[in-house]
Amino acid sequence: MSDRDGLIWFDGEMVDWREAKTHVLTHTLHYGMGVFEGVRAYEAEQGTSIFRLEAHTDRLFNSAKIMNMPMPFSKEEINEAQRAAVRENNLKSAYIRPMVFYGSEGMGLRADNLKTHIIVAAWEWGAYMGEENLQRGIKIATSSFTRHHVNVTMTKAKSNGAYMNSMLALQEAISHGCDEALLLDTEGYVSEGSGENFFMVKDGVLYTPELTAALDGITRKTIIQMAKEEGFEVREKRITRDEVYIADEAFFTGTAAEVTPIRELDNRQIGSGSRGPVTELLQTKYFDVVHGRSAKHMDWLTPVA
Ligand SMILES: Cc1[nH+]cc(COP(=O)(O)O)c(CN[C@@H](CCC(=O)O)C(=O)O)c1O
Repeated sequence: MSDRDGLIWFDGEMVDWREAKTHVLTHTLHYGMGVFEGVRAYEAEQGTSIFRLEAHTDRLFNSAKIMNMPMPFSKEEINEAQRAAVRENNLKSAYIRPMVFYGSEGMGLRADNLKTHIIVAAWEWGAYMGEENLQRGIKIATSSFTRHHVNVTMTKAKSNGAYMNSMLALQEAISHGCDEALLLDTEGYVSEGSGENFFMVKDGVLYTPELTAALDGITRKTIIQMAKEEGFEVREKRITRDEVYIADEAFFTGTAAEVTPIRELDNRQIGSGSRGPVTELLQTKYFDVVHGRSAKHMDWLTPVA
C-alpha cells in the first residue's frame, strides 16, 4: 500500500503518498488506541460522490470521543479532507480511510502530552468479497472467537485495536475454506461479521441483531430505511445461529462489503443457496442510490468536485 503515486491528507496538508510516514515509536502502533472510518465514493450521475459523508464523519468524531482522543480538526475540515483525497488523486470511485492516531510524543499507558494526528487516504477498492459473490453469495462459518463484550471494548467506537478480534475471526474462517466469519456475542447470540453487520430474511420479514456488541453500521441503517420504504417489516432482535440455518435468506452489509449475500453458514445452505429475492431487491436499490440513479436520498451523496 505504501509504494504508489498519489497524495494523502496528513494533519491538514496533502503530502506525497510515499512520504506519508510515522515513527516506529508512534503510540497507536504500540497500543492500538486510534479510531478510523471506511467510506466510499462512487461514480454517480452528478459526478463522483461520497456516500453518507456526514454520517461517517459524525461516527469518527463519536469514536474519538468514546476513546477520549481530542480532535485537532473540525468535522467540516475532515469532510473537506475526504473530498480532497478523492479529488486530488483523480479517483472516479474510491474507498476512503480517515484514521486518527496518537503520535510519538510519548510512550506508556498514561498517555501524557500525546498529540492526536489524522490522515485521510483514498484508493480504488472494488467489491470487498469479489464481484461474483455479490450475486453468488458467500460461505461463512460461526467463529470460535467471541465478539467483544460491551464493557471490555467500546463497541460503538470504530477503534483500531478492536480489529484484532476481527482479523483472528476472519483468518480462522478463511483457514477453514470460508469467505467470512459470523461472530457471536458473549451470550452466544449472533452479533455481526468481522467487518459487516448481519441481516436474515424469514417469511418476508427482515431481522438484524440488536446493536449491543455490534458496530452501529451506516449501511445497516441505510438498508433498514430502504427496506421499510419498500414495505418490509424490520425487527431488531436476538438471533441464534440455528435461526440462521433455517432462514430463507441472509446477507452482510458494510461500506466495504456493500450488500453481500450469504449462501451458507456452518455447511448449511441458506434458502436457495444463492442471493435471495429480498437481498437482490435491496442490493439493487442500494447500488442505485450510491450511484445517483435513484431520485430518493440524493442528500446522501456529496460530490467531491
Ligand atoms: C465490525 C464492523 N461491523 C459493521 C461494519 C459496517 O459498518 P458500515 O460500514 O458503517 O456500514 C463494519 C465496517 N467495516 C469497514 C472496515 C472494512 C475493512 O476491511 O477495514 C468497512 O466496511 O469499511 C465493521 O468493521
